[in-house]
Amino acid sequence: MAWRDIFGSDDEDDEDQFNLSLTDASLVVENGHVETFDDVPGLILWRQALDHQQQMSMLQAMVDENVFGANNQAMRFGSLSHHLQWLADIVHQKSLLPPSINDRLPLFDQAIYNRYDKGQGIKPHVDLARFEDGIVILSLLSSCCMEMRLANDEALKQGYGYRGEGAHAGVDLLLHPGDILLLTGAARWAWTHGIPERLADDVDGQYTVRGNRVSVTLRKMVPEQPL
Ligand SMILES: O=C(O)CCC(=O)C(=O)O
Ligand SMILES: [Fe+2]
Repeated sequence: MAWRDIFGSDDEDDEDQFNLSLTDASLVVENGHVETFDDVPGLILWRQALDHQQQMSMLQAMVDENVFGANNQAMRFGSLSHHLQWLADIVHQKSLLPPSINDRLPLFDQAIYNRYDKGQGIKPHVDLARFEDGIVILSLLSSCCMEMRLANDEALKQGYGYRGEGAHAGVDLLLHPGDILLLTGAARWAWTHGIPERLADDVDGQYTVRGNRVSVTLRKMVPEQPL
């Protein structure tokens, strides 16, 4: 089955056939460009980390594994399957995470796939403390707005970030397919991330209509403490 049958596509020009090998992780290091944010310490956005073909290969791997079935979310624990390990490898080789995170073994041992129909979102949240620092989110298929907001006043008091007034009380990111978002430090612990439910986004004057979106999140579980 082709990825388009599962995820749908507005783009009639997309080919069904892609080079499905996610090889040469080291070459991906050259892809895209990296943004950081003065207002949100620890927030890193690797734009266009995956080119179109690599994005399609990821999606095809998910189709081949029938990751979603009838659901819109799927979780994996333990060792990562090939395409997830490839994603972990490119993140590792790009070395955007602090060395204490980037060099841990394994770098990630948990994955969550999310599928959003047009207009759907996810409520603002801080990921559970059972996951360590260093969270990676790959966007596929559609753009969307990710809203970063300071979690609470306590976090503000502790100097976890700047909170401006009114509309500037946070940062809105327009995530595009192929972008990889990395949450570390304050961005992971003291800022919420969420996707508003709406059919189109207007971020910094850029108006973008949403399609169906898929994301892949990689995390590392906090090891269980012996009783
Ligand atoms: O889909 C996304 O971009 C974010 C997913 C997320 O934040 C989560 O599953 O905790
Ligand atoms: Fe999350």
